Amino acid sequence: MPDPIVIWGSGAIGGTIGAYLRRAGRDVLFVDVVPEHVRAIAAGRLRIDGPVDQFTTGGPAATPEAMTGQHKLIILAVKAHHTAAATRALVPFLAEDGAVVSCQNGLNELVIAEIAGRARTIGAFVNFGADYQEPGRITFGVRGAVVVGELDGRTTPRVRDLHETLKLFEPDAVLSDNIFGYLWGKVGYGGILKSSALTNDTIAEFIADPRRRPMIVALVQEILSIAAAERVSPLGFNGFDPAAFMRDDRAAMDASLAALVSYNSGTGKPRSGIWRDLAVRKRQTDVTAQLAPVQAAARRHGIRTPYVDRLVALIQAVEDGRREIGAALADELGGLITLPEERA
Ligand SMILES: NC(=O)C1=CN([C@@H]2O[C@H](COP(=O)(O)OP(=O)(O)OC[C@H]3O[C@@H](n4cnc5c(N)ncnc54)[C@H](OP(=O)(O)O)[C@@H]3O)[C@@H](O)[C@H]2O)C=CC1
Ligand SMILES: CC(C)(CO)C(=O)C(=O)O
Repeated sequence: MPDPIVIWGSGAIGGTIGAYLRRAGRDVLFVDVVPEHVRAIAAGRLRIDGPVDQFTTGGPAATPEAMTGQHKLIILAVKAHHTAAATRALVPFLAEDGAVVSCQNGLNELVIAEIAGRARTIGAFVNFGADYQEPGRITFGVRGAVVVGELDGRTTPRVRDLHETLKLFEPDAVLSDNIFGYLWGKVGYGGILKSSALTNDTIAEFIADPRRRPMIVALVQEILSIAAAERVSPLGFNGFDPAAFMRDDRAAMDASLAALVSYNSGTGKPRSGIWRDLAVRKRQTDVTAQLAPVQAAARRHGIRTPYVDRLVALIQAVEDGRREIGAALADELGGLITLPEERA
């Protein structure tokens, strides 16, 4: 039997990618910790719905406990706070010459490389939007950038193969020699997405609101200054233009934000996954886990991160039930006054 592509975490992102690969005739093994979801996929009842596409597929599926074998390619698509545990669980099933590919938000490649080894880690960046609705049903809300690249930027046969494979899902998928540029680009744009989750606004409404503009600019610039200190050149996608923020070019930033409003308008995923975890699924988000390596990098470079720190604290307050989502939270982030302990 051919070695299947293993999707580890078969929710919104993993389930959508896996469904397309399966429909294209590839061998796929779906892995997830939700037994009802695994059963639905194994019974051929993985439904992709929404404005982008509608089809039903399925195939071999297992919980991590039922895994066997050694596999060459494992696509990891769990939330960032589950990355370390999931990577430790998948390593016994990863071939010596295999690779884990992180289709996630954040800098998870750093965590994966620590556990699976740098040579067995390939980077990826995804900006399409999808929502896990219930076992066996995922809404594919909007197409978005998909990029893959080796961590050291080389074009290896395995990353070329992976690029061809991902093109079965996203025909415009990019093979990059600067995957960390895309990942940091998404961390910058992710600052906007995360702060929008403090409110019930759609992403488009939030970005279009002039009251949010100074905060958005300050937060994105704060994040991208850390990327620059890390000697990474952040790259743009789907309307986000990190160079505009890094140059502090007012007209170019306005153009980028207008493009983001346009990209996020009228899609089948109007709000972020973070908002959905807080408001719909009522569960912990992965904001703290996504931003911890960003804060750590800032500390290494002596960069203060008042906006990022306050954003994390506000999201945690909602997670803990101490605060409710609403405009007041975004006002609080936007009205940020540098506290004495945050200075110097
Ligand atoms: N959804 C989106 O539109 C986008 C998401 N992303 C990123 O993609 C990544 C995946 O997000 P998304 O697909 O939305 O998340 P989902 O919660 O929809 O899917 C993740 C799935 O993995 C399961 N899981 C958790 N821990 C493990 C484990 N140890 N082993 C196997 N499965 C596990 C989850 O179960 P359980 O729910 O019980 O935890 C869930 O079913 C995140 O980093 C996210 O930020 C990036 C771009 C867009
Ligand atoms: C909004 C989206 C889908 C990017 O387009 C995203 O990355 C998220 O929900 O976390």
